[in-house]
Amino acid sequence: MKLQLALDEMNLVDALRFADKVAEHVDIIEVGTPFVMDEGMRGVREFHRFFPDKEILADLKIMDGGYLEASYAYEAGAAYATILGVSDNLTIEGALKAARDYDRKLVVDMICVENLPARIAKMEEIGVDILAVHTGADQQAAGREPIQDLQVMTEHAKKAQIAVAGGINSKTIDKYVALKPEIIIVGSAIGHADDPVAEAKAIKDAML
Ligand SMILES: O=C([C@H](O)CO)[C@H](O)[C@H](O)COP(=O)(O)O
Repeated sequence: MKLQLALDEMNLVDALRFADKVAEHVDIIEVGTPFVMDEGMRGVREFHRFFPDKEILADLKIMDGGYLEASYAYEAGAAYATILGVSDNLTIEGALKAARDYDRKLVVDMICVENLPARIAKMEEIGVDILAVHTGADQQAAGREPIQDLQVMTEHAKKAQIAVAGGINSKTIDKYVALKPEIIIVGSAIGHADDPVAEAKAIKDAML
């Protein structure tokens, strides 16, 4: 089980310094969507350069132009790029072709997918690598968390690896670990912690 640190709200220099502090507890470093919007692929390239031993994820949340946009992430050194599960199947197939051409992985973010079982089946038919259950920041603010969608995901996903994100922290980690996803994604709990190293360690320790 891997811990993915999501870096969403920092500039490049602060994010590199922050990641360096918590890196020993983290397996995948996510260059988050707001970060990518701010810094572009430079953020992905710099993280790949500074952390050659870590896997880098570019959280592009691709919606169109699957092959081209995923290629940007892989060219910059990302091991993973993300695409939205609500995208057209052609877009997902294009991004998956890019993943195969670069020998990298494609993560489908299932945020806002209404019929999760049907979309999981379609994504597995297309052959995507990883399906990510995701309760977004706006949904979290309305009191939602990803545990029920993770239960649906673990019941229906037969081939793809599973990731989960959405406000997970050291107090809630155990119920997510119990469902055995391959990747647990944590952003604000570590990023906003008084002691980020202790929070990252507590989360990683719960996964061991
Ligand atoms: O993907 C994310 C969100 O949409 C902002 O881009 C976050 O990286 C992801 O949800 C993890 O962050 P937390 O929910 O704060 O743990």
